[in-house]
Amino acid sequence: MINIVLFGKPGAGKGTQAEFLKEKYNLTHLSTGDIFRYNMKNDTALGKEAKSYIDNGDLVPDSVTIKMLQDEVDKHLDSKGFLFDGFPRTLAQADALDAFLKSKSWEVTATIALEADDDVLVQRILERGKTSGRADDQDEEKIRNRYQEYNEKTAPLMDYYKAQNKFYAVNGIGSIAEITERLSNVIDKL
Ligand SMILES: Nc1ncnc2c1ncn2[C@@H]1O[C@H](COP(=O)(O)OP(=O)(O)O)[C@@H](O)[C@H]1O
Repeated sequence: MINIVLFGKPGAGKGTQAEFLKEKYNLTHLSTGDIFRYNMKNDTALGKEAKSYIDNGDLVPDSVTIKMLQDEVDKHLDSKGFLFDGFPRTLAQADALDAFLKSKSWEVTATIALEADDDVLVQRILERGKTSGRADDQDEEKIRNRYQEYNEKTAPLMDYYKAQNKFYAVNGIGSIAEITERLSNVIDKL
């Protein structure tokens, strides 16, 4: 069982890399952003609850997000391991994840951050917004708000995982294949 947390600012490439890593390492990919978007598209109660936060670039409240993530893990109890993408994003979520995995005798194996400069990332998101149809990708003010949320609430998680000796970082600038290789180099040594 290996459980990897993919970590990085909005636009860092977590989703793109997760697609390759899940195949290579036979992991269950859980993207909280994708799960929220699926629920918004299908107009579920969860989707309705999350929509206003997401469209404004705010984080969805912890209680909602943690419950959703736990339900998704519980749907895949026979998994060989999980690739968490977009979760945890707050200390409360990180604590909840540790406790939840522990209750199953599992743990986070490693957290790997994709690093890139903010200007590169904002440009990537605006490009993505032209085709993704995501409201939160099209408005520079909302994108800036996502970075503020990241800096205030998510960045402290680096110290949280460093204190557990579970934090790794790779350069997120380069070709998709190059970055997959950098991530694989970390995972292969775990
Ligand atoms: N763990 C989380 N906690 C709270 N909100 C979340 C979480 N994951 C995703 N969201 C919501 O979904 C939005 C989109 O997430 P995601 O697709 O991971 O985008 P990105 O990393 O590109 O900003 C976030 O801006 C936030 O509103």
